[in-house]
Amino acid sequence: MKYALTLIPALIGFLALAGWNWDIEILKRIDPKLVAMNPVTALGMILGGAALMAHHWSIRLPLLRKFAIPCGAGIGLVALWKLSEILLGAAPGADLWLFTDKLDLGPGPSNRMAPNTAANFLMLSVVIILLHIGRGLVLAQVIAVVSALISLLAIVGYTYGISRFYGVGLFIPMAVHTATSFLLLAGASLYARPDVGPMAVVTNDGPAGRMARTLLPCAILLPIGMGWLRLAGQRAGLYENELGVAIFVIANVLALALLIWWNARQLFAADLQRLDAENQLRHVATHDRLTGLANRGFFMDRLTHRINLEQRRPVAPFAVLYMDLDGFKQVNDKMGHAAGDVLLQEVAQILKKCSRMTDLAARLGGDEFTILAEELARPDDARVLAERILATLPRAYAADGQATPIGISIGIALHEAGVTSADEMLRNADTALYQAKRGGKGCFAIYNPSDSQQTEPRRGTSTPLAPMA
Ligand SMILES: Nc1nc2c(ncn2[C@@H]2O[C@H](COP(=O)(O)OP(=O)(O)OP(=O)(O)O)[C@@H](O)[C@H]2O)c(=O)[nH]1
Repeated sequence: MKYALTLIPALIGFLALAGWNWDIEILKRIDPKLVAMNPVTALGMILGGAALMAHHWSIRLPLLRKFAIPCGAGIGLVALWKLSEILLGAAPGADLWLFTDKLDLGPGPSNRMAPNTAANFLMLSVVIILLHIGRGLVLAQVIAVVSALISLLAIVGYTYGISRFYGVGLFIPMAVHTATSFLLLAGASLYARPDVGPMAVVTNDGPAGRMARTLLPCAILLPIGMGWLRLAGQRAGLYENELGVAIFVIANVLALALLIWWNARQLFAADLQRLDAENQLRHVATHDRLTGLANRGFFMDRLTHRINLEQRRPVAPFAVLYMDLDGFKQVNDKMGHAAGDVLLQEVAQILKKCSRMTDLAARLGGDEFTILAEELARPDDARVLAERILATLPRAYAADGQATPIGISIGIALHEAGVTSADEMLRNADTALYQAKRGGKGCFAIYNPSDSQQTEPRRGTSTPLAPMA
């Protein structure tokens, strides 16, 4: 796109020069009723296009910079000369250098350079120099936008037949293909550094960039097109001025409302996608991939929150159950890691089934699980939960015709007034778990804060030896 934006104006300039050289009127002025492009203007388009093209290629060929800056400066000097002639009455000449004998310099619209053309060249020159020295890039974009607006004004003037838009006073107006070329060069200037300034917003890959790239052309072209249709209809006698204005206004309102709705729909869809992605990310960050239970980080956060809450305002007793499978290594060794994984998943389901919705079951890693049992009606409920787990978990795991004895040991820590951190409470539960393991496995033990060494392991009820699968 940025190459087309530089090549087309250069080509237009080249064709206009060919028109002057071989006296081909259509190349000079497009339409016999319109003004021609001055030959120096045509040369300026070629140089401007070449200088911007050189900027696009200068990363690969830095030498091109040496060529582009004199081009930009040359265009600027010609423009300054022409403007000083217009404003200060300085010696004429800058736009008379090429094909002087062929220029129509009589009264009326001559073939000289228009003031708005000279102003645009001056701006183009500044933009080219700023781009090549790599400074004032935002200013360069602002100047390019001003130049684009002047060119657009001229094109609108031609479209609507308003000469004041493309001409300044009694001076020759800017030719329509000159205005078009400037518009394209302004676009090329803006796309020369799409990574900085306002262009960084327009060209970004996200929804903001997509919105800008869709809405900006619509905002420019829709009213111009509808205004032209309105005028054409009025000139053809289809309706009066008032009705024309009303139709124009309603059509604009409708088009704008539709555009805004369409854009809002896109943003809404993008928002939903983002929310979905955020939820997935949050889930991945807080849950164990194998079992889908909460992971250690999430469990500890929730436990910390619960302890803090309890310290501020005691609500209800709560406990941590720390569990470790018995004989899990055997399952892995005899049946393979994949079978071990399936067992871990089934244990996770059992823990979820045994606990309440308000409890939080987690896998800390390996074959270690925890449950934060909240809102206990009485402290003894933690023991009831442990017994339920012991009773539900089968005492053997079977797969592929093999069975391996398994079990679970549980350490229970009830929250006590002095416990102020999640680490401490988990450590207490771990101490109780150690007691349960030492007491023969397949049982639970409750942490005794006064004398943890004497924490008594207690056997829960157990199911008969039956395979899970
Ligand atoms: N399949 C599987 N195995 C795991 C995973 N993470 C850890 N392990 C294995 O789990 C086993 C845990 O070891 P232990 O807790 O000593 O096994 P155990 O036989 O239950 O020992 P006790 O707790 O003393 O009864 C190790 O063999 C680890 O390699 C996992 O994600 N999947």
